[in-house]
Amino acid sequence: MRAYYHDESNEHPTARHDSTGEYLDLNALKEVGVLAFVNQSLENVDAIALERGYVARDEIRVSKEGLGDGYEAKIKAFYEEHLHEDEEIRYIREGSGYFDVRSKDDSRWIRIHVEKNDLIIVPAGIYHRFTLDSKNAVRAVRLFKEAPKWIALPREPGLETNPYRQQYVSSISA
Ligand SMILES: CSCCC(=O)C(=O)O
Ligand SMILES: [Fe+2]
Repeated sequence: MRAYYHDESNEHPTARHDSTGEYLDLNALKEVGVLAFVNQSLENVDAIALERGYVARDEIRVSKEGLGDGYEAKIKAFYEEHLHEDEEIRYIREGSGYFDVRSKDDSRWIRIHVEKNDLIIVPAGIYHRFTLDSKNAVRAVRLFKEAPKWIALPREPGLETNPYRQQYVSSISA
């Protein structure tokens, strides 16, 4: 893992952008709210997950093969500056990529190059973006503080109509 001030040059987003020569340590990342754990074993990540209450996980493959037709749109969306209302927890299993987070005074980007076995926790409410590096592929475990909402809800006995339809599926005519 390597963190440094993004040089804001016009090179392609997936270029390194590390010409400033200023590198940041893990404490500097902590100052902007980002927790970074370098080269962690899966057992260590499990222990961190237990301690921090991450109860669910899935995996994402950000590559042309992994995302197929959705690749361009996903890469574009990841690179749009955004924030989440929950922590963004990613454990890199293969490949590498760049997480850019805003500096404390919001004046510039801090680029964090993550590689295999690095764990990064971008807190809720922090503007960030992600892009691949020149290797164009990353496989990451995504960990969550609550189980994703796609848990199947069996029909409750005796329910004549679907009480969820109106609430969840506005596109279908009533
Ligand atoms: C390697 S995960 C890519 C970034 C991401 O998941 C996000 O910004 O939500
Ligand atoms: Fe994100």
